[in-house]
Amino acid sequence: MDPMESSSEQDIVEESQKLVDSLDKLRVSAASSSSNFKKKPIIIIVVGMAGSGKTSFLHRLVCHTFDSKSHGYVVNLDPAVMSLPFGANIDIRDTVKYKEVMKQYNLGPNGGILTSLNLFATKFDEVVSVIEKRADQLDYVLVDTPGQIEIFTWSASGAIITEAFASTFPTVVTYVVDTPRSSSPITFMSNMLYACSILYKTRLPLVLAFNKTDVADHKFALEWMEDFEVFQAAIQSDNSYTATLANSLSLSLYEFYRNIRSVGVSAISGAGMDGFFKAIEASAEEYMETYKADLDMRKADKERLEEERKKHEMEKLRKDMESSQGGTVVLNTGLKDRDATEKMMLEEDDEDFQVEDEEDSDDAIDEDDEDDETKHYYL
Ligand SMILES: Nc1nc2c(ncn2[C@@H]2O[C@H](COP(=O)(O)OP(=O)(O)OP(=O)(O)O)[C@@H](O)[C@H]2O)c(=O)[nH]1
Repeated sequence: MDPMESSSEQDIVEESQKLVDSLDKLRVSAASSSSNFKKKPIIIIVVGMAGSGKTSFLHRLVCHTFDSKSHGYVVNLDPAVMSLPFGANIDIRDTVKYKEVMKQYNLGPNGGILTSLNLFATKFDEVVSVIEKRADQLDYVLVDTPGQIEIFTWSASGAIITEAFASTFPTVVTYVVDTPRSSSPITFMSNMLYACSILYKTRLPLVLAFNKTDVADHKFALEWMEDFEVFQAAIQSDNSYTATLANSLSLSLYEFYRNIRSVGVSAISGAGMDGFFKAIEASAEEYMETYKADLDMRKADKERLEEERKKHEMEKLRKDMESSQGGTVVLNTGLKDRDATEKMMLEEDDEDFQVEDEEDSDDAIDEDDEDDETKHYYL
């Protein structure tokens, strides 16, 4: 059954291969779209631990943009969410049926969400072009992500989606923290380490949104971030191994704390929204000054490496041709049916010049139902 259409049965291996190919293609198109870069809208990707209040927070952002007469666009990337308190302009659930994916691929809930996101990522260039068409009328694009944070932050599709956004618009990641639950220094440290890893993985500006401030003030967190001695004093009474580790990490994270923006918000009461949008605007400016330049540099590096690789391959091919002195070179890697290969070479002898690369060669062999891997260079 095609999970994108929920129709007839198909081969799972074939589907997976197609998926990998599409992801590769998308990676290339994301990398090459820098020429279309737009300064507006700002993409706000909302991530956070399960239950931290991402969806409620996004709902609050939608209400705030509406009230302040700015134009928002909402993208939902959580295929497993039952109902959303806001209307999403683009919803993964309209394209991928999460339960069908679970059934077809015989997966559990997390595998189902991950595969749904992978399938959706293969179409993400279309999502970006829809937003590009409306770019002039939009101020913000608000992106909700799956409840299980790692499904988005540590998956290939999450990286592809983030990269596709970041190469076309200024993009800011918002990490939602459950403030009441982070009042324990060890939980706080786990959250900060996660936020830090997201910052280094995405290489995008990050805003820490301490949510649920209607229940617990986030002042303690700001104090811990500003002065590691206050944090160490809070953890002093705990002699466990985790506490000692958190203690030493507080020093290491000092640089991270200095470079990110933190705001206290409440998705329920709406407190802190102005401060949050100020942090987003400042981060978007920072994106243009620092992150965009870095992104362009990384892209140029990637292109240079690809160019070098091509040159190296051509040089290798030229040397092979020279050493064969006009004859036929057969690169044999585990040949089983020698006669069949010789026959194949003779049949194709008419060609003036023909080079089969490794991929083509593999295809041909697959088609003929042979498992030999043979490369021929005809001169
Ligand atoms: N008091 C209070 N509760 C909140 C706030 N934000 C969210 N909640 C509650 O926290 C719970 C989880 O909120 P969600 O918005 O579903 O959190 P989520 O991160 O989207 O959850 P998953 O996507 O399922 O992981 C709900 O019961 C919300 O009502 C807040 O600012 N204050």
